[in-house]
Amino acid sequence: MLAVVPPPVTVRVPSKVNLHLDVGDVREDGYHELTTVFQALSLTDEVTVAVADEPGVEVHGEGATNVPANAKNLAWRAIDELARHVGRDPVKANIRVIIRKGIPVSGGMAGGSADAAAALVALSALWRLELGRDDLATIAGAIGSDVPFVLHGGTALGTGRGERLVPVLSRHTFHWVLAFDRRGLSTPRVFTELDRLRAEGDPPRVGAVEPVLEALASGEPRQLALLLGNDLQAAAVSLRPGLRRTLRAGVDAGALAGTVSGSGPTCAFLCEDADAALRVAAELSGAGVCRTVRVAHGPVPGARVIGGDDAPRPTPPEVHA
Ligand SMILES: C[C@@](CO)(OP(=O)(O)O)[C@H](O)COP(=O)(O)OP(=O)(O)OC[C@H]1O[C@@H](n2ccc(N)nc2=O)[C@H](O)[C@@H]1O
Ligand SMILES: Nc1ncnc2c1ncn2[C@@H]1O[C@H](COP(=O)(O)OP(=O)(O)O)[C@@H](O)[C@H]1O
Repeated sequence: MLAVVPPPVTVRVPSKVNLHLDVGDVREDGYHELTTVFQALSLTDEVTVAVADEPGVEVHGEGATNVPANAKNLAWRAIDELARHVGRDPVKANIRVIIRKGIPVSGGMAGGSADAAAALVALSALWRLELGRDDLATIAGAIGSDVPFVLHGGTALGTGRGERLVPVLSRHTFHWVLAFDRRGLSTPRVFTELDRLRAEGDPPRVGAVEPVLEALASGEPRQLALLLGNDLQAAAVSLRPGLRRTLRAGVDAGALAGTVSGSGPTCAFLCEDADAALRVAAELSGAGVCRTVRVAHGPVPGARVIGGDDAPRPTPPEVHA
């Protein structure tokens, strides 16, 4: 008798920017205690999970050559964890993962984490697993600190190593311009650089998180712009001094404020509205300070099934530098 092969499942998953990133002390497990406000952005990856002749991973799109197409891929690690959780073997089940990247690799925008979150949602749908979002969030947290947030989406306060989330009220759609750098930065290296800077001196620290939450509730981009802050920025700039110029160029181009996204090197610029974002993107792309510029908005939902392989795929406007 022929087995019924389920149709492929495609999931769209957002990137993230940290509006506020307070890095505390190093814990015994090597992670730093964080207080962060995440916002999910419309710059996305898409992950298809299918039953195919050959199990494995393939990667296409933005930075694909720098992403492992093997068991080290975070999406495959997620597939493996979830399969183990339900007592199945993804290789024997001929699971193939196809990743289309829009999120820069090693860019501080949680691209690998996004693919892991998307793979969890896609495999759950393919295998019709009756798992709640809480079960998925627990598996997600074991894969990486950012994975639970991109699964969840929206705007959220993250504590612990970033995996403990509380949704945050955000009334407004915020408009962003993202400047991709020519090369990525390694997250552990940036945390280590911050430890070094702190051992030697007193790099700037972000203030309290409450004013950020109030600015989000008010929905006023000018108020939020004054409060964007990231303790990892000094470390990212120390490792990649050219980012100082990029941050200045975004503000000179008319952004309300700019920040390094997470561990960088992507710079995120908050703009007054959608038109302003397009103007800033056009000017920044001609300034010669980055590889590529994108516009995006947030908050957007977390990892969501978008249907089969022929589902329509809106791509974000792109401006090449
Ligand atoms: C910095 C942040 C801010 O949102 O994002 P990115 O810039 O990487 O996107 C995150 O904390 C990154 O989360 P994620 O990329 O999932 O990191 P993980 O895989 O959990 O950890 C990678 C490494 O980063 C360091 N790390 C990560 C999180 C944390 N709270 N403290 C740490 O010191 C550790 O060296 C760890 O081994
Ligand atoms: N699916 C994936 N997408 C991107 N990077 C991945 C993926 N799987 C593994 N990686 C590896 O993870 C590292 C960076 O992850 P990424 O999430 O893009 O960066 P960041 O932590 O700065 O947001 C790189 O070394 C990359 O090779």
